[in-house]
Amino acid sequence: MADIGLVGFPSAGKSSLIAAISRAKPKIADYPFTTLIPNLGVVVAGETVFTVADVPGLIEGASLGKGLGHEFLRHIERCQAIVHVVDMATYEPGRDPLSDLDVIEGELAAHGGLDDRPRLVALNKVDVPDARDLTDIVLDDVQQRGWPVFVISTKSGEGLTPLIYAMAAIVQARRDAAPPPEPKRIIISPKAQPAKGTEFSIRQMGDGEGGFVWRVEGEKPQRWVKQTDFLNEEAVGFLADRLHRLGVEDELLRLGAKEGDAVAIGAGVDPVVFDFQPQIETDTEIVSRRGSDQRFDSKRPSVLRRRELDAEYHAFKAEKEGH
Ligand SMILES: Nc1nc2c(ncn2[C@@H]2O[C@H](COP(=O)(O)OP(=O)(O)OP(=O)(O)O)[C@@H](O)[C@H]2O)c(=O)[nH]1
Ligand SMILES: [Mg+2]
Repeated sequence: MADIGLVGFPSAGKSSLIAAISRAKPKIADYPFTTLIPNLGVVVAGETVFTVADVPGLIEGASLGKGLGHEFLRHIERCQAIVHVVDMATYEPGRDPLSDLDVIEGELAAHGGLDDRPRLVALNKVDVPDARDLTDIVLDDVQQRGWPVFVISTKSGEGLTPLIYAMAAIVQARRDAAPPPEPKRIIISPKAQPAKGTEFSIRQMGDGEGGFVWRVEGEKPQRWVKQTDFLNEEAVGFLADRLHRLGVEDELLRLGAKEGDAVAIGAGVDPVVFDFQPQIETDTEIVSRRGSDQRFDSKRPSVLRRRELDAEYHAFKAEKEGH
């Protein structure tokens, strides 16, 4: 759903980059939708406002599903452009910036369907002297790949401005070339307009990349989402209650939304995006007392699944890093 997707090995500095360049970093807790995009930052560059998704580190074999590769690569499919974040500071036998790029590109190629996405390369951590030296050595070779290369440090801020303007230029060019596809791509679904008495509308919309998203619009849901501190589980639970009581979940199910579908609440450039996770026993959960809130019950299937995924990712990461 983001305009730009950051890819790179674990610990290359993707999360740091998004934190350094964006002003908003919503993190979405587990209920009733799980996070679609691990981190989504809104970046402002001159007149252009765009979103950058921070996708967890890819590792060799990601296209085969290793280290959750499928899930992450699926996120990248939703982006219009790809930025390689390359770690210039970490020395590991068998790894160097060029082969890191090749491995990631190999995974993107094996996943397929991403060839048309423009690429930028960000050589990161050049505040570290060794990283700077390595950058000097490999810069020419990296440039040979034909993509614009930026030498950056998320720590010192060096090189970030040219990078975000380059991202913005890509996003703007694609927007100009393809004027907002949304109106034409709306799939007419029953009651696209709010019926009398309803306080929101849900439309299934193309995301411009062959996928779709359920877009929830309405004064209340949008206001509630804006008011929610997504780092606070209780606040997210409260939001979930409100959305449920308003009938958002029921309506999504009625329209045919399936578990895992993308749901965006809000309009414009800054919707909050979730994976839809319908709760079969929602009514029981809703009547349970606050404080004994089963949404955070660690035995809930989606919580367990999520923990498994986290554990899997971290295991692969640790293995890769050799500890
Ligand atoms: N010196 C230096 N360290 C950096 C820089 N950018 C990131 N780091 C460090 O590198 C480590 C990994 O950074 P993250 O931003 O978490 O990396 P990531 O790519 O998001 O990692 P995953 O989410 O695991 O894929 C952290 O300890 C950061 O502080 C930089 O520009 N300079
Ligand atoms: Mg990260």
